[in-house]
Amino acid sequence: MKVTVVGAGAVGASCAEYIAIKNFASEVVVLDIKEGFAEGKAMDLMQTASLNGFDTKITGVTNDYSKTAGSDVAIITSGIPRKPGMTREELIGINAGIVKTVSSNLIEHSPNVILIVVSNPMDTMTYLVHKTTDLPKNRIIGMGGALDSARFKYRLAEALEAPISDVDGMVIGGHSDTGMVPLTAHATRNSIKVSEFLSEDRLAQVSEDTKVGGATLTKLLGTSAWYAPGAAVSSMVQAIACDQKKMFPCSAFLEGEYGLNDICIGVPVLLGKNGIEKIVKIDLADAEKAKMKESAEGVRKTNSLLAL
Ligand SMILES: NC(=O)c1ccc[n+]([C@@H]2O[C@H](COP(=O)([O-])OP(=O)(O)OC[C@H]3O[C@@H](n4cnc5c(N)ncnc54)[C@H](O)[C@@H]3O)[C@@H](O)[C@H]2O)c1
Ligand SMILES: O=C(O)C[C@H](O)C(=O)O
Repeated sequence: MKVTVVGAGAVGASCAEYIAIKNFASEVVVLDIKEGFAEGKAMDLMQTASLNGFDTKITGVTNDYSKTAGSDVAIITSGIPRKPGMTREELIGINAGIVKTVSSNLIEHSPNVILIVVSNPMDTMTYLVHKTTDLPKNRIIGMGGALDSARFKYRLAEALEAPISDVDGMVIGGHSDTGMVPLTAHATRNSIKVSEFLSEDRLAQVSEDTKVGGATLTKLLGTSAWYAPGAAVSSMVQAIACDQKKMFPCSAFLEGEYGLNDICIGVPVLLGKNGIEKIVKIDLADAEKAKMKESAEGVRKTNSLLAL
């Protein structure tokens, strides 16, 4: 399995590191536009190989897409991150141009590639790739829900004073401060609904903390997060590489599922060797359906800013 990571910044390097450490890919190519930057990150990471015990070969290149040829999976992390006080949507002006060029270059050299879009505003960037390339919809996947669900589980475990491994839960909807839909009614601790242990108010707080998870870290760090985003991407790539048919909420192109059309937004999917193998339909409560509808309206508003 050959994986390309475009963008050798904070998130790109974290993706490359976790993919290598998990040891399922033979090769990871990191590409950046900044001269020598990807080469430096790749060399630094390769010098952890004997310490961390992996055999994945990581190489870095400056904007040379011929080195990415034949990639099975490519991850797009190129673009600017937000600063404290900004929304992800404000990044569209710069990132749309970058994502459009990068996806076209990747596909030119790897026509069978499965693309994972990370750059923000992620749902709109995923939609942009759908609208500007010929890739089938199962091979364009937006990463947001896997990360948001990990943050949801972190906040649930904190509220329950439980180990995170006791907790399960999922976040669907748009990857934005207001658009995420944490499925609190479905969340469990050891198969028991968390509502048995937590008050409505505490659950509402968990939900709010989850939705502003990225903004909270951006305020603390001065830029957006990278460890959990890299870990989330690496789990998705592993599911594809190992044909796991594992369920993740991902931004997928919808044609009627969840009552939505012509939009990319977070829904549960099964990831395997073909990318999105299936969009999983779950019964939502009326309140969750209403939140999903509102979330889709927010994503559509951002999509309308694209010059398509
Ligand atoms: N979807 C998510 O859950 C999620 C999570 C974290 C970050 N993000 C997003 O990922 C993006 C990257 O974040 P970061 O913290 O790694 O930023 P960063 O600034 O650390 O890295 C971005 C890298 O992209 C490179 N780049 C810019 N234009 C390029 C081009 N045309 N070709 C190749 N490389 C190019 C830059 O040189 C830089 O090294 C941001 O848009 C951020 O908002 C999304
Ligand atoms: O918060 C951001 O801007 C980056 C990313 O989308 C995240 O959720 O960490």
